[in-house]
Amino acid sequence: MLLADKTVIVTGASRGIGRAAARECARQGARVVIGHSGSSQGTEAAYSLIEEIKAFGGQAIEVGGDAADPDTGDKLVAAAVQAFGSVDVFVNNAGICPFHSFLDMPREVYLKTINTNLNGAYFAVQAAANQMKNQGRGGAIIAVSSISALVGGGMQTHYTPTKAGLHSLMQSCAIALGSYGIRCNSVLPGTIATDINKDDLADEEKLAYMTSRTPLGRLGEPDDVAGPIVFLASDMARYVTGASLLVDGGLFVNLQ
Ligand SMILES: NC(=O)C1=CN([C@@H]2O[C@H](COP(=O)(O)OP(=O)(O)OC[C@H]3O[C@@H](n4cnc5c(N)ncnc54)[C@H](OP(=O)(O)O)[C@@H]3O)[C@@H](O)[C@H]2O)C=CC1
Ligand SMILES: C[C@H](O)[C@@H]1OC(=O)[C@H](O)[C@@H]1O
Repeated sequence: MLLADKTVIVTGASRGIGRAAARECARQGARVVIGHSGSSQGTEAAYSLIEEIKAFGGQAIEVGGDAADPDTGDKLVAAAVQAFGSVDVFVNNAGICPFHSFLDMPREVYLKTINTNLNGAYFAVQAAANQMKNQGRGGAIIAVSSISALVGGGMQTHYTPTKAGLHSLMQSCAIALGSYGIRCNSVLPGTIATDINKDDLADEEKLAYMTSRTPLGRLGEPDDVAGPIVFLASDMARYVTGASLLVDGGLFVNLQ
């Protein structure tokens, strides 16, 4: 098992990519902290994941808290230490993408997106890194960034900067934290079918277009991203830091 004896925190783990990542981490032997928004739906989904994990003999707890709140990272770390005694891996995954045009972008939509996806993440990564530093045995931090860190989206002008920001944060943190043995990397998913893009991809033309642009011939599934996250979290990636891994079925390189 790739993550035996490690404690892994995954934010936004009640659904989608985070849920698949948390489940796979548990399958690989990790004790898992399932972060979610704290809404009743999020809480219910988190408890159902705990049951799934327990069913195969794994261990997990859930912690609700708004990813936009700078204190949520401290809360996740404190819960991990209380329940499991350590934090070895932190996966910053929680995020939102309310599609909206640029010229009439409401300030509250812009600010909520930046605060949820990037500002809260900064302090959560800081909280996890301080815990890892105090433990004195290194660790791994993984940001779920996006292909959108590298390319734009006309309805995502508030979102793509957050993904570029996370990508850049991991590069800088790799330098800031390398001397503590803390590795920092990002995964860059392409289009993965989850709740975040359910409405956007309900448009059959858009769905067909995104699928046709993907050399592997299909959209991604949350489980497609879980493996690369586990790899970066594990000691198999012990000399990998400051890296970013596209997980996009070839979408990014498909010019013609
Ligand atoms: N799907 C895709 O195509 C791609 C997604 N990504 C990124 O992957 C990450 C996960 O997205 P995905 O799985 O698709 O999305 P989902 O909508 O399926 O899941 C989002 C998760 O984030 C949590 N979340 C949302 N808002 C908050 C908040 N304010 N505070 C705490 N938790 C919150 C949700 O918790 P709750 O259940 O409590 O609401 C849920 O667990 C995002 O960062 C996204 O940008 C990157 C590239 C492509
Ligand atoms: C939500 C979008 O479908 C998704 O988010 C990303 O980061 C990808 O680039 C897709 O656009």
